[in-house]
Amino acid sequence: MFAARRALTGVAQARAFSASARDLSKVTILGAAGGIGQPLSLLCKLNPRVTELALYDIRLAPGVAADVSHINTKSKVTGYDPTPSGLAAALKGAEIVLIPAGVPRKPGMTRDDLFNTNASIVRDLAKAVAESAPDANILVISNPVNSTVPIVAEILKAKGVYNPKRLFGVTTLDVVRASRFVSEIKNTDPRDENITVVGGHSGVTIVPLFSQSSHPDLVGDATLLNRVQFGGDEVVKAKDGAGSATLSMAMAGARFAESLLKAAQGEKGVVEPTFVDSPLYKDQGIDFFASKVELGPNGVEKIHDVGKLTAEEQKLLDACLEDLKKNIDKGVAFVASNPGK
Ligand SMILES: NC(=O)C1=CN([C@@H]2O[C@H](COP(=O)(O)OP(=O)(O)OC[C@H]3O[C@@H](n4cnc5c(N)ncnc54)[C@H](O)[C@@H]3O)[C@@H](O)[C@H]2O)C=CC1
Ligand SMILES: O=C([O-])CC(=O)C(=O)O
Repeated sequence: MFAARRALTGVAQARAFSASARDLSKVTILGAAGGIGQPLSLLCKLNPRVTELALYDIRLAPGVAADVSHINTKSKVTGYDPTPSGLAAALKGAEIVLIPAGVPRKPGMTRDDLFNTNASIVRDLAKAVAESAPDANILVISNPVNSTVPIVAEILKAKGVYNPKRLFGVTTLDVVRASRFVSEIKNTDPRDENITVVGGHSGVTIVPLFSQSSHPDLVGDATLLNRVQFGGDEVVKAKDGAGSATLSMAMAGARFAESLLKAAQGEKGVVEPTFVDSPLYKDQGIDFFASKVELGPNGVEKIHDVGKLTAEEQKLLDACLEDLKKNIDKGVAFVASNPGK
């Protein structure tokens, strides 16, 4: 079905999406039994746009699937065995593949400290996606996102199936946090707060642009800036060795998947911040950047630039770009010297 959709064009395509969307959306979660994977599976099961949910992990996916499958919504849930054929079957026909597989941080670690373990996990899963679901939208959650997204891109390129419009690093949690933290300061409803966050997903690469919000006075609030840039650390510390954000991340991942499904089903004006193959800073050798992205039936529809910045925000962006380049280059170099089997 999904392949047939690709053959349609223009208006016909948009109509087909809205008319028949409900019997089309298979969502696959790789790492489904983990701290993020389980609540993410739950939220996807509750989403009526998801008609088939495929759960894969190196442990426990059939158990999680059996549990989630008892929820009385219509979608079919299947848990797959941790074998190459199980992985291939989980992926076949997927419209969206969410990847939260990999290890989380412990106190004292940076996201980059996860690179050695997670780079090869993501590389190998990307190969499976390239082989079994080359047309899927791929949503990378595994850290360090600034490096794992380029890893996936390199693998897809090597397999000849790279579509930059369908690869996304999930940075939604940064925006979710920013809106919540601002609402706490301003005593507002976080749903009404729309804070643009650009750059990447770690430390100083996370750049909130308060000048573009309804609270430009928050530019220069160092405590708030630190909380947005290091919100993940707050959770890592509080969990005290038992991992990092899982529940808020599941919500953020489910929100991003929902936005993609809405856009695929013909809804216009769906905009999410996300880390994508972006033209914005390619002249500086930076191939990926998170900014507001309009989503459509083909994935990325339009990449917004960062807009007008204050001098202070420009400084933050400069620091971001410096780190981001290193993180991206590290991912690309990893695949070049560790292509895997
Ligand atoms: N993008 C973001 O905003 C965020 C990203 N994360 C990242 O998400 C990742 C997962 O975090 P948690 O769910 O808390 O970790 P977790 O350890 O609870 O779960 C990870 C799951 O991945 C599975 N896994 C490991 N290797 C696998 C493979 N080759 N194939 C399939 N599954 C595999 C494990 O069995 C486990 O069930 C971490 O790298 C973490 O840093 C966490 C929070 C926010
Ligand atoms: O901080 C971490 O390691 C997990 C993460 O990416 C986040 O919570 O933003």
